[in-house]
This record gives sequence, C-alpha cells and structure tokens, in this order.
Amino acid sequence: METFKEKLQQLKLLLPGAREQNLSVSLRLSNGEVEKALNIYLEQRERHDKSPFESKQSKLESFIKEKQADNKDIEKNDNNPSSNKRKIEGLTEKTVNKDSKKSLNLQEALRWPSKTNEPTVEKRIRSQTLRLYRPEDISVRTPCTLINNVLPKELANSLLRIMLKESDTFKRNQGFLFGQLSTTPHTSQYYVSNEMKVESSNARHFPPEMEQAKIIIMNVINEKRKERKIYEYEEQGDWNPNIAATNCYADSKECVNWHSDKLTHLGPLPIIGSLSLGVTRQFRLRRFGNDSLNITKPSSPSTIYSIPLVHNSLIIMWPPCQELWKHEVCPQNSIDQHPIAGSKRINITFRQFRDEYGNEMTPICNHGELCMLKPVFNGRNVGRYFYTCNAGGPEGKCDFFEWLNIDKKKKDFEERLRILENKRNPDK
Ligand SMILES: O=C(O)CCC(=O)C(=O)O
Ligand SMILES: [Fe+2]
Repeated sequence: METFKEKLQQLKLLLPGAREQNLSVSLRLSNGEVEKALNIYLEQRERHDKSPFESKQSKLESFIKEKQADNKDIEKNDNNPSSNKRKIEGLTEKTVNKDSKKSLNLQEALRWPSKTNEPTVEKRIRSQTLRLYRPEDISVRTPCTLINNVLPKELANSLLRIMLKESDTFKRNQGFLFGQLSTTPHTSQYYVSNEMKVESSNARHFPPEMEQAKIIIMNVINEKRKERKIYEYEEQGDWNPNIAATNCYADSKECVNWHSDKLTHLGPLPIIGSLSLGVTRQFRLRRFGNDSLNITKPSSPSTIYSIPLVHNSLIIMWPPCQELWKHEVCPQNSIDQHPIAGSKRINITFRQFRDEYGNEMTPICNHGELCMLKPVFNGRNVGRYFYTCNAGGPEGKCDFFEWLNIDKKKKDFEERLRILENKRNPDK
C-alpha cells in the first residue's frame, strides 16, 4: 500500500508545475485516491481558467463555499460513529480533520491555482480545449478513430426510433462518488447479443436492428484494426462485440462525467465502438496517464479534445484509451434539435465481454465482493493491472490488492474449461 507521501509524489510527477500544497489538498479531498485527486485538481484549475473576467473576490467566495460544503460532508462522516472514518494512509484522523479545515484558509484559497510557480509552457497549454472535426486530426491527437455515416441511413434511423422507445424504460444508475451516493446524470441500459445468455435480470437482448448494426460495426473495426499495432495483451483474435452499454441523454444538460470504462470484464486494452444517434453532442477526451507507448502526439494531461459526435457516427476507442485517457459528454447550453430525436441523444457502446474475465475468474475482496480490475496509469508499474476492492460506499474500501498475471489467468481459464469439459464428457 502506498503512503500519502508516495501518492503525492505520483501526483507531482503527473503535474510537474503544480504547487505541492494544492496537490496535497486535492489528495485529501479525494480520500487519498490519486486518480480522483488529479481530477479535482484539474477541475479546479479549469474552472479558474474559464472565468478570467470574474473578480478575484467572487471566485474566492465560490471556491470557499465549495470547500465548506466538501468539509461539512467530511465532518459529517467523521462525526458519524456508525460510518467508518475516512482513511488516508500516513495521516491520523485528527490530522485529516485539522488539515481539511485548513483548506478553508483564505491564503490557500487565493493561491489556487498558483499562477506564479507554474512554467509558462504548461500555463499556455493547460487551458486549451481543442475542437477536432477532421477524422485525420482525431487519429493523430487521440487514440480514437471517427467514422461518419457508418450505417446505411435507413438502418440508423430505424435503430434510433427503436432505441428512443426503449429509452423510456432506461434507468439512472446509482453509485458512490467520494463516499456519497449519487445518481448518473443520464439514463442507461445493458444489452447482450443473442448468442450470449442473459445472466443478469437487468440485461436485455440486442433488438434485430442493433444486431445488424453490430455486424457492420464489427466488420468496419476489424478492417481498420488490420492497419494498427496489436498489443501483446489485448485480445488477439478478431474483435467480436457481444455486449452493449447504451445511454440516453434526454436534453442538453444530461451528461456523463469524466471516466474511463471499467476493464473488469473486458480485460486489458479493450476496443470500444461507440455509435451516436440523434442530437449532436460534444465528446471530450483528456489524457491522464503517461503515454509511454507513444501512440499519440504528446499532450499535456489537461489538454481537452472536443469532438462533435453527429447522428450515425462511430467513434472507435482503441487501446490504450481506457488505460491512459478519460472521456466525458459534457452538459451544453444549447443543442440543435434532431428531426427524429428532438433534444435526445442515444449512444450505443459495443464491447467484447471476455470469458476469462467473467465473474468466476474475478478475485473476491475481503468484503466478499467481486473485485474491480484497474490499470496502473503512471510511474514505474505503468502497463500493469491490479485487482482491488470495488466498494465505494461510506464503509470504505478494504485493502485487498492482487496484481493481474495475464499469462497465468489464461492458463487458469484453459484449465477451468478442461475441467468443465471433463465433467460434461467424463469418458473422453
Ligand atoms: O455517450 C457517449 O458518447 C459516451 C458514453 C460512455 O462513455 C459510456 O457509456 O461509458
Ligand atoms: Fe465511457
């Protein structure tokens, strides 16, 4: 387990020009999670950069209000005897309380973010949002490929109509964000292709139009993939999407926040084919990991690339997009109405569920729950993966940790298949 100091060091490597004090506050607010701390830091900085004309005073007031709200939540948790206190390695509870109050300090608020200590180059790059329209630019700058008009027009329109109807029964997912229960700002639904068994009562089978779309998209992606490097640990065979996470954004304010897609059941280095239907929305990408594989043009972690995804477009997220980048669909002030969908957008993300990463092959944490698979995105272990506790609630994570051994997993899975086969055909 890394100490608070080591995590701070990781953050410093990621954001070389940033003030240590700001990174330290971000790390405390993130409950000691480097990835969340990076987001908190970048969001604060972005917010700051977006409003250069606001007076220092009003910026300061809103910053303090936010911090006060955050700290109230921290205090509420810490005062609640039934909830496990927030744990940050290397800090006692007392220090956490004392230090989180310290973030109300006026001096510190004024110093967020530091203008003077950061190098000019980073300062110039950091506020950059680059809009990318041309597929050539998208391929050079990001680990994605954009294909417009991917489906025959009639198929795209009929799939949109079907999904609009289906979306009436899509649900808002609930999850934990910084220990607080929160609801996703859009609705979604899982689908599985027809050759798969529906194991979860929450999943539905692909409607026939989705199956047709899947085949076209699968062929397009496998064709494009022939021109690309295939990493040692990605699925070596053809890409064969068998599940689809679908989203509905009812209006311009519905969104999905910065995230990378979970690898637990997809395995390392997945390919994700994301089809957009209905209203055009901005899909934004930001690198946050160390691109040691050098597949995209070097960019600052805070450079945001914004890509308009029009009706019937496919964005392919190639590996290592989920390992080293984050993506979001941000809220917008206005959108152009779509003739069929009005203000709605439907998104279908085709993915390949890999059996060797199924539930039976996933370790169980100390809580007795299935673990989640996470990549190391920086430092000397970049390129490795580990299993960790998936709990996000107020009870906190347990300290389960296990490196993923990809070769061993493959062997274990083959062994498991052999045993199952022997049980089915004992005479063989
Ligand atoms: O709506 C989109 O384009 C992205 C959706 C997404 O990122 C997801 O479902 O994981
Ligand atoms: Fe995603």
